[in-house]
Amino acid sequence: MSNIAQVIVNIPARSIDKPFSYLIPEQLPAIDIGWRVLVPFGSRKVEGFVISLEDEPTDGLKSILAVLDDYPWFNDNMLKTAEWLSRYYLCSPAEAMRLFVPGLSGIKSTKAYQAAHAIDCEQASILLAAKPAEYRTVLSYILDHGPVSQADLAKLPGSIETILKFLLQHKLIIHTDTVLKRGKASTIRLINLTVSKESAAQAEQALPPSKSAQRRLLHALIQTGELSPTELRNLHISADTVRKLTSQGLVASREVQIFRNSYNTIIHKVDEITLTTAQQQALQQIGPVLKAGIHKSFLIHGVTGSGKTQVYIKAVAEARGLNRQAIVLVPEIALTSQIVARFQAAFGQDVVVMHSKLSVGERHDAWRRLHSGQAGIVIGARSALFAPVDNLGVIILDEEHEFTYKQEDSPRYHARQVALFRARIAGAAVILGSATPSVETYHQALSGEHTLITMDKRVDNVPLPPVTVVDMREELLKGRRSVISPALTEMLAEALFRKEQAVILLNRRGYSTFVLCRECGHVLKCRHCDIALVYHTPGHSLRCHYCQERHTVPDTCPECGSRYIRYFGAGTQKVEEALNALFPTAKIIRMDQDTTTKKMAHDKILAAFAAGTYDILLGTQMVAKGHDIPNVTAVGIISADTALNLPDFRAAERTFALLTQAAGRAGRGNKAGRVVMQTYNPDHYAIVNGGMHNYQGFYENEIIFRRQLNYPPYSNLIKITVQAGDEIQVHRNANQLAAELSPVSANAATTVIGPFPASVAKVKDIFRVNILIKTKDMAEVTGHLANLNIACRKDVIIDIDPINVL
Ligand SMILES: Nc1ncnc2c1ncn2[C@@H]1O[C@H](COP(=O)(O)OP(=O)(O)OP(=O)(O)O)[C@@H](O)[C@H]1O
Ligand SMILES: [Zn+2]
Repeated sequence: MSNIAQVIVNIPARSIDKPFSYLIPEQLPAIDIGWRVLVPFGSRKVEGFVISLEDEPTDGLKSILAVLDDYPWFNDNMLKTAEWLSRYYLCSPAEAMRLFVPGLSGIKSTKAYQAAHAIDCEQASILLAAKPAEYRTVLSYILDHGPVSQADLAKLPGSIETILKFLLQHKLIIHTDTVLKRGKASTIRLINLTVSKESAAQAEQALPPSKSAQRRLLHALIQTGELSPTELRNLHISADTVRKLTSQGLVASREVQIFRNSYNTIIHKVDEITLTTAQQQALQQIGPVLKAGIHKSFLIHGVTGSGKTQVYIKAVAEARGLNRQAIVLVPEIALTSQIVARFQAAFGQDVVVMHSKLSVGERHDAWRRLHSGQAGIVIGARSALFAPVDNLGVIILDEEHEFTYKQEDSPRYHARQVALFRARIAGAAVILGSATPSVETYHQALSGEHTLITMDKRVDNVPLPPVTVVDMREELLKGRRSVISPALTEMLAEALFRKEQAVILLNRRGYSTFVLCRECGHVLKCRHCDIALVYHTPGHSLRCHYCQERHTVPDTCPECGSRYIRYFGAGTQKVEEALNALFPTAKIIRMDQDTTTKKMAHDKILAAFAAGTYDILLGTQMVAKGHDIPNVTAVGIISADTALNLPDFRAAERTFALLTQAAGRAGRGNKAGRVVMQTYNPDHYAIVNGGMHNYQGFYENEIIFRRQLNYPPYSNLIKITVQAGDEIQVHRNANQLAAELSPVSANAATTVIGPFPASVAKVKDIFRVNILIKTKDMAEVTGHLANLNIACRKDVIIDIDPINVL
């Protein structure tokens, strides 16, 4: 019998990357690999994950204190995925494993104080005699109340910090941890009969009329079989009545778990729809793979409105029919309630929705429903990937090109990569879907890594909307300075006249995107960040979009004192103003980060717009995501170029995807759609092909550029960011690190670029310098990086396969 457990302690410190050995106490025999336990760690009690068992001499080892669940939290698939994650993304094992725990930690521990075990009261009173009375008050409070938190003690008079320090120093009190398990299952007691209905009826008859409550309870139980606490309350039956009948052996209770169900959307039943030929063909390829239970990945490249969601639903139904579970990932749950609603309509209670607004308790309940097999489908943003499913059949990534699939904190994983790994070891299928697949994924599909499924027509052969490209340089030559061109105005006027709806995209929030002194050219920048301030109309203020600090608008230029301060670059607020001026009777709603800070704000705006409460939906990229609103016939893109000129190798890809997705919102129902796209770069291939919904055309241009410059998919990237509060120091550290990387660049398959300042060189007073590694030999490079121990450094960020290289 093994008596030692190797435990990963759930502390996100990157320097702790090894398991610790703990003794398994005799009274906890069930502990095995995958269990969550409570262990002592230093002076604290922390959550730990058992990763292996051993037999070893037990001298001096501390014991596991408790188990946190009554089953192993991690199955083999979850353990292997965590291990791979930590290796591939160079994060600590704890950082990888805690992704699988709702809220990242299964316990909540607070510091507390309690009386020392061997406190000598006489000696204490001598010690405290010379001290103010508050000292004695605090000590007796602790003596009376047992472990108390500092927050509790703060209510007492006196300078509590000083008093506690004194009491600790003289060993009158000690520190402890009080540990609470998070997300405890909620249970209720149901009351039922222990005898047959006939005997219960006889007993009811035999009771004297004075015992009316007991008679009522028996009567109700004969009729319904079982009563919940709420029903008992409604019948005015007290606990005492229940106890009396229990003692007579007539009724008993049982405890059942209840699940907090927080995604209380109304479930609409859908009519069975006939699949289109393209949908059928897609499923003919996916079905056999699910049946065979083998791992295979698919890329569904389907134009906007081709009916990809229906393919996902049928594939999930197929997996469920085989009793296997499904994980469905969407880029942002707040923006995708339509797809959630479609899944709920199709599968009802079998669906668990992971919403970022769920409490930790609700997340635990969701996890338990999946673990216990009460639900078989989880739908959510990237964190749903870590659901405890035992019998994985399929993972779906809708809009697989979206950058929100990449986590931007450690561990900086990409959901697509993790999904492919998890599915491979589970023998499950992966379905990636998009109208604008990422260049990497499409390249992989062409080279046979994923089976490519093309759906090149909209449902019912509805045509894709024609796009009019407006050259804003010509507009300027004609003396037109408005943010809204005549072509766009005309399209909007027509749509409004026909009582149809319009979507307007401008991917910049605020009113003016920068403020400049006409006299000396000085651009107003944030004090803490190396970035231009954005002018916002509410409150007439300048805001930093990086640190959120607000500044008042100066009357004169801080550099030269001139009064010629002018505003440039239009944001959504300015466009809203222009639209209001053009169409005073139209009802316009703006959706951007500034209007969606409240809970469910996205949902509310989209639902109101879909219901026809508004005529025009205006906003940032949020308005371009998978919405399917049949009455939207006009889409206007104010500036197609916002992302195009960024010095990022994905600028064209970002631009093309955003334009195509936005254009794809128009004309999805039985009314024809139209799109107007305003640009200063009408000849750029991202814009030309975006205007024709032509993914292949875009891809063929883009892939040449990627090959020439050896960017992904022809290489892998690793971005290393060095940070420091001091500008000279940060460069010194970065140069030193670059020197340490010399063994990495020795390989001909690898190039090290930099160090160079990040494009926003300072954020919140921290300077950032990047080193970029391009390699065809990822394993070798990450091996070196692991040896150099860079991942442990607090001032260094390693980003494997970065989405943002700036
Ligand atoms: N077989 C079908 N018969 C009739 N209508 C269908 C069928 N399949 C899908 N639809 C409808 O077609 C519309 C478009 O489908 P869906 O939203 O799945 O497209 P999509 O491919 O996900 O598009 P996008 O990439 O733009 O999000 C929806 O309103 C959907 O209800
Ligand atoms: Zn700032």
